[in-house]
Amino acid sequence: MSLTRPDIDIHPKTFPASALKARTYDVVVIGGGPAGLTTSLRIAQGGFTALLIESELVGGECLYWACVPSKALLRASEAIQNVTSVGGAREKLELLAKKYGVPARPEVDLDGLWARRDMFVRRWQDDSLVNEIHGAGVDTAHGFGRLSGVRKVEIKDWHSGNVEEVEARHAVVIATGSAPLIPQIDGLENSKYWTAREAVSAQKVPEHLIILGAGAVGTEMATLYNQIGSKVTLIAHSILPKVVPQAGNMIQESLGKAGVDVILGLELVKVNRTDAMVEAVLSDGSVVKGTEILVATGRKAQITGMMLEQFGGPIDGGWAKVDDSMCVSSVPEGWLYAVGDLNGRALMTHIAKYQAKLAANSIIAKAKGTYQREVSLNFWNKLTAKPTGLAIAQSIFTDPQIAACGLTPEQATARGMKIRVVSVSMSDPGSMLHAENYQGWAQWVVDDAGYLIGATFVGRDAVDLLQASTMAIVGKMTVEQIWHVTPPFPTMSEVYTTLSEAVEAAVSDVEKL
Ligand SMILES: Cc1cc2nc3c(=O)[nH]c(=O)nc-3n(C[C@H](O)[C@H](O)[C@H](O)COP(=O)(O)OP(=O)(O)OC[C@H]3O[C@@H](n4cnc5c(N)ncnc54)[C@H](O)[C@@H]3O)c2cc1C
Ligand SMILES: NC(=O)c1ccc[n+]([C@@H]2O[C@H](COP(=O)([O-])OP(=O)(O)OC[C@H]3O[C@@H](n4cnc5c(N)ncnc54)[C@H](O)[C@@H]3O)[C@@H](O)[C@H]2O)c1
Repeated sequence: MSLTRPDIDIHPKTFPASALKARTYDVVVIGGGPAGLTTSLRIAQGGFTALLIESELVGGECLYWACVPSKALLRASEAIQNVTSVGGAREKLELLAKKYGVPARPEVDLDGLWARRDMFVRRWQDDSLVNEIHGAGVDTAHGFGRLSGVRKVEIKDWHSGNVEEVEARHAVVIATGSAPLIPQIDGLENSKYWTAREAVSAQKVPEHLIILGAGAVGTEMATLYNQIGSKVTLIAHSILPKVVPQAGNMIQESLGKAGVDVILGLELVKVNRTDAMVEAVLSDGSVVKGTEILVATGRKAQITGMMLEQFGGPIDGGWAKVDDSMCVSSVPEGWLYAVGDLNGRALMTHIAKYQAKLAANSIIAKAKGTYQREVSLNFWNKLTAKPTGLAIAQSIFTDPQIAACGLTPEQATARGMKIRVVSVSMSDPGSMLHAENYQGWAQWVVDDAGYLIGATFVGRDAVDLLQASTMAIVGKMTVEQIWHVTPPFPTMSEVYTTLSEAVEAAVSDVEKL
């Protein structure tokens, strides 16, 4: 991908394919993000040989340009907010602020912030990570991988242009991730727009950042840049449309209160760029003038040039269609797998890793001839994704944070399900002790048989509340069972009691009989 920092070498000359010890491996994996890394490591752990091919840096988008740098950057402001919202700590800071004539709410120190981010992204160098995975028994090659035949892969070296071919005995796994989806807007292409890569690898704070799109990337980056001193304008159709509307509304309100200009309902129709300025022309003729523009309008599968379509896979831009073992079912003989963002099932790192484990286990089980038996004997086999994948969990690191899993009320209703929805504010002792005037909100969706099918938590430090609900959904627990699971006092988990009691109160006397 282009448009990144020129001082970062995204195509290192180390580990060329020409230096590979072998030309045949049990499994060849293309793409070294969380999905490809996890697949190849598990294949090696299972006693099979694996080659991992990476066109840029082993570690992928997640490690260098997405989850890790964004969360490393967002954490500093959260930490300051935590300190300033607790009596005792806050007063001390106020005293020190008076003494030294500095703001009572300390600002993030930018040098420290960039240094923290650079440390977490390993300074955009993958040598140590590659050495670690070599130690775990996985071979690697830097270069662009593409299918060249049945179970065959070509690796093109970025520097020499040389091509090496390798073969897989059992399977080829593609894990090439996703790339930003850039809308066709007059002037945008030549506007030196930022993608998430520029936003998370920045070394200075733009004076005025315009952000297009308010999904997870747009809202997290609006939160971050507002906190570290940019004027931010967020142009979107709606705020976080994939979560429940109440959560989106809370983020819209908090961004507005923090000083972010949120513009909803207008289209960006034209972008004019000069050296210092970027002008965003909106559909009502109004103009927003900024210094950078970040495009955060979604992702598309990264399969250009992979030759996937030659083998019966999807065409460019489409997501790879896979079965529940992540096998590209349209390809005869089941030798091709697609894991992670590329299959579009859910674009998140934990899901990429889950899918990678399923794919690797399936390849090994098929090679050993045990796949069919394991799948038919044990529903909880580790070879196929479960329907409880409905409980896919996501945490969004806005302020307040949002954590959600399962179905929203709208999704459940659209499926024709009869549901009960309870919403509560998080005002129990645990939350109040966590921070003064803690503002939190939680919602459960329960089906007509009493099973928990959806959960959302919104609040500061709320992301870690989710996992218990995810487990309850996957484990098919009823709200009656959950009622008996008492959270320790005083913790933020007490919201589980509040939710249980809200369900209890909502059930009519007739239903109780
Ligand atoms: C700003 C941002 C923040 C995010 N934050 C979170 C978060 O907090 N939590 C979360 O769960 N998810 C988050 N995500 C999503 C997460 O980054 C992805 O879901 C995850 O990276 C997917 O992993 P993957 O292995 O499928 O793909 P990737 O991480 O994209 O890795 C794919 C790799 O394949 C390589 N590749 C591509 N084509 C070829 C080829 N032909 N040959 C060889 N190599 C190739 C690429 O160079 C890349 O290294 C975030 C995304 C963004 C953009
Ligand atoms: N914390 C996390 O887990 C996290 C953080 C960031 C990203 N991610 C993942 O990365 C993926 C990509 O995130 P994203 O935010 O780029 O995509 P997204 O699909 O979540 O959001 C993009 C938003 O842009 C809007 N949009 C599209 N075209 C537009 C236009 N022309 N004008 C205005 N708005 C427009 C869409 O309606 C959508 O709401 C997501 O699927 C998410 O799962 C996860």
